[in-house]
Amino acid sequence: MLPNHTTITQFIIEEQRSIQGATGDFTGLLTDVVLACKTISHLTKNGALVNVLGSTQQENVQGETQKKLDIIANTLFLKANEWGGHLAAMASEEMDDVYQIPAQYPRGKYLLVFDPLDGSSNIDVNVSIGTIFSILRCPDHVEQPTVKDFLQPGTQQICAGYAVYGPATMMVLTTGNGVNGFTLDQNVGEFILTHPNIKIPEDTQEFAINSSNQRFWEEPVKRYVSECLAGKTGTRDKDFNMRWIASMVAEIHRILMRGGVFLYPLDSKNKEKGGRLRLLYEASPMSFIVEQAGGLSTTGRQPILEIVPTDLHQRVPVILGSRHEVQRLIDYHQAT
Ligand SMILES: O=P(O)(O)OC[C@H]1O[C@](O)(COP(=O)(O)O)[C@@H](O)[C@@H]1O
Ligand SMILES: [Mg+2]
Ligand SMILES: [Mg+2]
Repeated sequence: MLPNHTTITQFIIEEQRSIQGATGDFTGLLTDVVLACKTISHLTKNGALVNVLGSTQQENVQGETQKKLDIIANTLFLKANEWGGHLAAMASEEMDDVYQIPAQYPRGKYLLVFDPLDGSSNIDVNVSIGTIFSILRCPDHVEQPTVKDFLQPGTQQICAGYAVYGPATMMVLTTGNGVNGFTLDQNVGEFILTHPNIKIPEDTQEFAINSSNQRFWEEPVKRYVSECLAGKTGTRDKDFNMRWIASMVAEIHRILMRGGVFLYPLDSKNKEKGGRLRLLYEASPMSFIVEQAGGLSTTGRQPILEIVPTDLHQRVPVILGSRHEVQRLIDYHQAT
């Protein structure tokens, strides 16, 4: 039985109690992940005062210029999680290859994949950003995990979550048993359960897409958006609202709170790369969360959670959110 003012640690311990044979490893790992997110939250809240804004001269493996906070958040995540003995290895948007646990620390049974700072273009303009993570089990026999050990479909995730650094800092988690949201109490320094059992409304009148890409979209997406724009005067018979924050974490958080559909679809500009967003540390964890909250996720042609990854930094098309709208988009893709 959970207390009234449930902290994230109490919540995780309670979840672990319900798993037979649980050793406490998962609780330990999540506690370290939470600490890393609290530290990143502290830095984002202080911004220029603690000299974390601006860019570096470096590029990541995807050819994107890294912001200072991309690198700082990545290092914080590595340092907070490498020592505890829960992990076999880590992988991140900001590192080309698998990160091995340094030899002085014990090795554990989980793999951690993360996007340390999502929505990087918003760091310097003080708009909501976030961190996304996914926990996988490491195949038993592995001594030094390699890329292929990370190439597991989203259905095999043990846990997925994100922290959103907005007006309040929140953490949203799933372990395959529904979705729960926690708000960081800045005075106490603890995440408190404030949004139990989050459910995404099945219907919505709000969509999110970067419409500057309109001329590159495929027919099904063009059709869907033009019908939304036609609103009451078209076949949908209702008016729609549109949002684009350019932070996936913030968009998905809005959708979890009040419904909506988010699209970063395949288009002629990103086709060669397979899409815009990354499968293992963006699309897959967010799809797990959205589906656990009653929503749907797809590339348009395939459920995102069923994709068997072929690369650590693989990109995929992403459509997710309120069930009925996503189903409509799947139908439009099937019709072409
Ligand atoms: O620049 P665009 O086309 O608006 O793309 C925005 C998308 O890029 C991202 O910022 C990519 O994530 P990173 O900031 O982690 O690279 C998403 O969060 C967001 O949905
Ligand atoms: Mg990202
Ligand atoms: Mg990022």
